[in-house]
Amino acid sequence: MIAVSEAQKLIEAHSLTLQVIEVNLEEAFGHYLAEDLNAPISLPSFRQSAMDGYAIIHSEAKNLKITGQVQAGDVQVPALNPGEAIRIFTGAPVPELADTVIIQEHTTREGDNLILNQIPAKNANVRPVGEQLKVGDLALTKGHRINEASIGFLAGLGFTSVPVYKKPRVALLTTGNELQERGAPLKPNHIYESNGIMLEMALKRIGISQIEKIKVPDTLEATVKAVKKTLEQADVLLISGGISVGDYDFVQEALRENGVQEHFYKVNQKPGKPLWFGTQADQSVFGLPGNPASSLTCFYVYVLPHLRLRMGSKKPFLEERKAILQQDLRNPHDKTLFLKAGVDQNRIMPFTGQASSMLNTYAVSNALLVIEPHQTGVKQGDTVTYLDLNF
Ligand SMILES: Nc1nc2c(c(=O)[nH]1)N[C@H]1C(S)=C(S)[C@@H](COP(=O)(O)OP(=O)(O)OC[C@H]3O[C@@H](n4cnc5c(N)ncnc54)[C@H](O)[C@@H]3O)O[C@H]1N2
Ligand code: MOO
Repeated sequence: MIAVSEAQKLIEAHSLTLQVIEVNLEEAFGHYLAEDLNAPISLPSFRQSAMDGYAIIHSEAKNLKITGQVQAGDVQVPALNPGEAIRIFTGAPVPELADTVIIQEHTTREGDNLILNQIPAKNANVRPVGEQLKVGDLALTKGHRINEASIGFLAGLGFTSVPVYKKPRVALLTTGNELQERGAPLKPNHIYESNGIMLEMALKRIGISQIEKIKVPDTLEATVKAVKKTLEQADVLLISGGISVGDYDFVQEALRENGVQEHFYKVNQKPGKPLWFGTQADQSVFGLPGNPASSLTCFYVYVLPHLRLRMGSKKPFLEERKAILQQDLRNPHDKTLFLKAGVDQNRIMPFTGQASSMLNTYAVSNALLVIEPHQTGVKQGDTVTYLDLNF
């Protein structure tokens, strides 16, 4: 049995990034950049008016004659001479000699005469070339996760495609004869299968959509076959259940028979002790404990960072934060505890109902309270560490 920190180190050591591909901007969402991107143009690329008003020469800011107008998108820009003003609109190119735009609310127009009721600061409302970014500047760095703001930014720079790391294809195997699909009354002594859809949604939340779901009955033959088949396709295998020591837990043996190399089995934690991790060439396999809360905790603490690393993330682990504990806690068994908890402001309260079979408390948790093995007794009012589940 290894410590949580050792298990996380082993995960990091075996999380090679996937292939680099060039994707259209539309498909880049949720991917991590595989290279630094430099700006191919300046933003803005011409001097731009930030407001609707009049372009003027600041040193000439007195009553002026309006001699023309310029609109956003105009290719021809009227010339401005001393003593003159040009009617201008937001986004329009600022005439060459103009250095300032006075907003129309601060003027009175009488025919072609413009009366300035307030004098703006010099350079007011003129966006200089490269104000946001100059051509050649670093726009986004390798490892950046592309979100809607990044897509908008890159589109504004004229990018049509970007180099990113591939996202993993994941196979999700659920083992267990007791598992029943939803949609029919529960058969005697069966349970509705829930880890499959839960892990599928957790994968989708981090941007992974190529997910193959397979149900595996509790026989060695079926487990060996399912592992073999999914290893032909997937980059990452997640297997739920069947990883413990019971007579019908065949996952370890099936992985061994398929030549998957074990990096660790069993972590000194609760829940999720019987976690298995291994690789075969550049494919990785997690044997997740079947208890639903154990499965999800192992996902957050190990699988999610592994997948993020493979996708090119530089900050793969869930954020660790601090909060003030609202009750006393005991941890007598020298284990790391991950407790389902609610954080409000900087106060954290673990929920009643921590068993690894229970999702009722997980469903309303926004934090995983982390109690280290040496923290045998933690007191109300102590500052504690938690993992932020709002990611
Ligand atoms: N003698 C021992 N028994 C067990 C130990 C141990 O150290 N010695 N460890 C316990 C711990 S801790 C855990 S966690 C579980 C892990 O067991 P498995 O990974 O083999 O999982 P299963 O036995 O298949 O299932 C456990 C539990 O979870 C339910 N389950 C399984 N899959 C699903 C699913 N897809 N959706 C919903 N629920 C699922 C299953 O019905 C069982 O109740 O082992 C302990 N035993
Ligand atoms: O470690 Mo198990 O995951 O506690 O129930």
